[in-house]
Amino acid sequence: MESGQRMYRKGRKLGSSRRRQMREPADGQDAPGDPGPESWTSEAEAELQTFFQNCGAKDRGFVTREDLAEAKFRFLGNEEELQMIFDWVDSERRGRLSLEEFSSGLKNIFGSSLSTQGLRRRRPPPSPRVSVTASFPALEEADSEEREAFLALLGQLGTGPSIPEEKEIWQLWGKLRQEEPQLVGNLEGFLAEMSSRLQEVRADKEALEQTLRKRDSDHHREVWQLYEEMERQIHREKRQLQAQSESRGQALSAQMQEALEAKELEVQRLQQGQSELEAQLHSLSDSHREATSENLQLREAGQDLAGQLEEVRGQLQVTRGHLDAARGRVSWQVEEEVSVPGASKKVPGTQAEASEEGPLPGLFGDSDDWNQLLSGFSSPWQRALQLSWSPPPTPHAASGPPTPRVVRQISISEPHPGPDPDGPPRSPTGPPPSTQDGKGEDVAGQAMGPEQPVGPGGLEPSIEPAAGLQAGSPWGLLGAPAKESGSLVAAALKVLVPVEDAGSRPPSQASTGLSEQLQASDDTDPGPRPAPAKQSRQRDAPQAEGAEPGLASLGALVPAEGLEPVGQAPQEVPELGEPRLAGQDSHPGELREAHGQVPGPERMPVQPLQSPEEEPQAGEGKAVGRGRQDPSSEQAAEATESTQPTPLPASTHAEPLQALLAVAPARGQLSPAGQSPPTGVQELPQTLPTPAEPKAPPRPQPDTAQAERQPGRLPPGEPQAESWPSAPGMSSSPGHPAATSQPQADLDYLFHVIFLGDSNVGKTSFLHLLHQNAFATGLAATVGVDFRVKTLLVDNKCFALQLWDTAGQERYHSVTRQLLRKADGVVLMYDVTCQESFAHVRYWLDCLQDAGAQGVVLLLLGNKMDCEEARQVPTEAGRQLAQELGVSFGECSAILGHNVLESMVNLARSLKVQEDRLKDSLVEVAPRKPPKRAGCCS
Ligand SMILES: Nc1nc2c(ncn2[C@@H]2O[C@H](COP(=O)(O)OP(=O)(O)OP(=O)(O)O)[C@@H](O)[C@H]2O)c(=O)[nH]1
Ligand SMILES: [Mg+2]
Repeated sequence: MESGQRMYRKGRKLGSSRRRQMREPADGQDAPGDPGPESWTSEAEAELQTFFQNCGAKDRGFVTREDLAEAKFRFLGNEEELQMIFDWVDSERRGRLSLEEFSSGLKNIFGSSLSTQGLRRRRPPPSPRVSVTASFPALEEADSEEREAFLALLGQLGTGPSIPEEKEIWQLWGKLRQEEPQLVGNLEGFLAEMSSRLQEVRADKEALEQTLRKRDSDHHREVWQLYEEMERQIHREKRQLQAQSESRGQALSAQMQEALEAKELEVQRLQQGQSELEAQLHSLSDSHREATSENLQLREAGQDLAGQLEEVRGQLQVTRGHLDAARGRVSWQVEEEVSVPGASKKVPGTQAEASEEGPLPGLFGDSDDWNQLLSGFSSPWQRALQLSWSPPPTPHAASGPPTPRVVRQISISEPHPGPDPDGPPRSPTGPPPSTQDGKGEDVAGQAMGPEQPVGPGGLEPSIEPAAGLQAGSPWGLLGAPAKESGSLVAAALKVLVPVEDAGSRPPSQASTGLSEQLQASDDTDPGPRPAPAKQSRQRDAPQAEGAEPGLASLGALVPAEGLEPVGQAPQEVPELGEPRLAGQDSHPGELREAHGQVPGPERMPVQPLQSPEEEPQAGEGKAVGRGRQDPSSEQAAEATESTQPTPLPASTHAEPLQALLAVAPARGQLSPAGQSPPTGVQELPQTLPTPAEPKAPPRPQPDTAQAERQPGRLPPGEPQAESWPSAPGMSSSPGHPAATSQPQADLDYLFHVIFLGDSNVGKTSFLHLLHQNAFATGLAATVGVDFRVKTLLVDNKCFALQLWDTAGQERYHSVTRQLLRKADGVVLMYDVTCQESFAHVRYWLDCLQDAGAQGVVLLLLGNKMDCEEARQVPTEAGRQLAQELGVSFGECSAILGHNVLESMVNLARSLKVQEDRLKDSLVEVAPRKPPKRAGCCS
């Protein structure tokens, strides 16, 4: 449509220009005549239509530039002119023109030769402006007529009096008038058209500007309205938000205020609580200070008491020495004399009463009241000591408590002077034959009645020296004299037991088995109990019982205390001594008699003692029965205690060795089978003799020594040896066992062996393997102290080794130190994989020396020799240290069992050698004693 308008405008221009040409007279020679519209004739129109038809433009509706090649118009000179017209009409360079556009263009230009000529001439414009300017005068210089005509033209155009292009238009107009006047009309038309167009454009522009201004104002107004609206909305929202914030802030402030008030209240409460706590703290601190001061006072009082105790001990020792010197006999003998007769007087069949009666006071007579002296002992432990103290006073008495050895020695010495060679002094029916008439022999007869047969007079002299030795080395730390303990002591103790038993038990009872005796004692003598056992127990009982809880709870302390009592109870020791006597080659017959007279060890109702063969042997059998009964009852009690969880309950009674030995059986293998022993007895372990065992048939003696010692006492077939490899010098075969887990009725020796060494060196493992024949895994560190009894048959001698397992941890060293003075032998164990444990061996030796241990058989034992790869202590280093210390040495492995039993066998031999040495020294010194005792008693 726009193209249509354009064509319309072009046509109108050409028309106007043509009209102007027609109005203006053609001037010059170039004028083609009359190129007016009349020149466009019907012929030209027909040619044009033909051209459209021929070129196909009529069908297409437009004419292309290529179609011009076929055009042949008579009113046009050639094709070039036609193309010029085409290009002129096709101002937009589309390359095609509609039929109307092309027709109007031709009509405007006529298509005449003039027109084409004019176009042709105009086409190559040779710098028209210059030429025009040069040839055509300026508007001011022009002819007034021409100027007016030109101004009139401009006036027609409506451009105003002056326009910027006025001079150019003037030049163009003038030149065109000169050169192609026929085109002046076109120029005028063109100019008019352009002017009108400009006017239209201006009008449009103005309209547009107005529209724009209006729209801009409208837009501005709308924007302003929007802005105002948004401002209002923002203000509203702002006010809302402020209101919300204010409300929220008020709520928060209220909450904070409440919380603050609550906190303040809580703070006030806390302050009150703090003030109360401070008050309590002050009161507690005051009470603590008071308690501290009281503790200090108590500690000082305790120290004072300890000092008093030491003084009392010293006084006791002195008193004993005086007594010994004055009476020439051992205090315990006197004690026996006093107690046994008393018991026989009251209840002939009950030993308990006899033992309860007046032992100690009678011992010291009017001048020395032992109880009074001992009254200073405040602690149960001390009481236990006091009660258990029975060894004879010696001038050299050391501060340490009496040892079983001493008692044994004494007992041995007494029986000899005793007037009853047959050993019936403790006739079961009544009070012991010996009386308190003052005769040493009588006293000895009562107390040591059984011993008389053992060593009819011959041993007596040797006993006194033993007393002296005892004083010199109270407990196992004996020097040369003290070391007499061992078997001799055992024999003496054995004798002692029967004395008490015989005095309180009728012969008929003696013939009964141990279990029967136990029953009888339970039935007939529910209260009294066996004399020996009771005697010792009754003495200890009140105090020991008092001490029992504490001791039970502190198992660690038990051993130390337990050891002390051991020496007190001669009845228990006799058991051990009995076999010893039986085994002595020098007094075989006496030994047998002694066995017969002496009831079995009280604490260890050894089988042999109750064997049927023993009973009929003599009236001693009664005493034996007594002795067994007593021990059995004691065992029963102790075994009952042993049923308690802790392994040391029995020892916790502060009972001496007898208690410990009674406990040991509880951990052993033997248990009373059949019969109806007390429940505690039934639970007794198998390792130690039980009431049932005495009834067992005599065991085949493994060798001659055994036969001489205990003919027929060993139950046949009873396994005596463990499944250990035989050690040199001992046999492990069933018939000749070196180590036996079965109770040995005929114990030749009893030794205390203490295992020392750092923690973790394997002491407990060693002992566990020794007893259980199996390595124990997962053992906990030993707490306090533990002990086991191991019986060994070595070189035809029966050894009872009371093995004390101490705790290596430092916190228990004080407990361990208490044991050391009681040691017959010490095993210093170190770990070959731990240099430190080896270095600490000297520390343990110092402990031994500090404890006053002397004459102790030492064995340096390096454990864990199976760990060669981790070894830190060479074997040679251990050997050199042993040589330097003058002790035995060995290495072992508790895991493999290497040198476990062997080392114990060797230790037993060493202990025996030491014991024999002491015995020999005793025998030499003994003869000097009888006169003293005789004088004292008489
Ligand atoms: N390789 C090896 N290890 C052993 C041996 N004997 C003991 N042990 C181990 O050493 C560790 C300590 O053993 P214990 O018997 O408890 O040591 P202890 O000396 O009794 O220690 P305390 O009771 O604290 O004094 C345990 O783990 C045992 O398994 C041995 O011969 N060889
Ligand atoms: Mg241990």
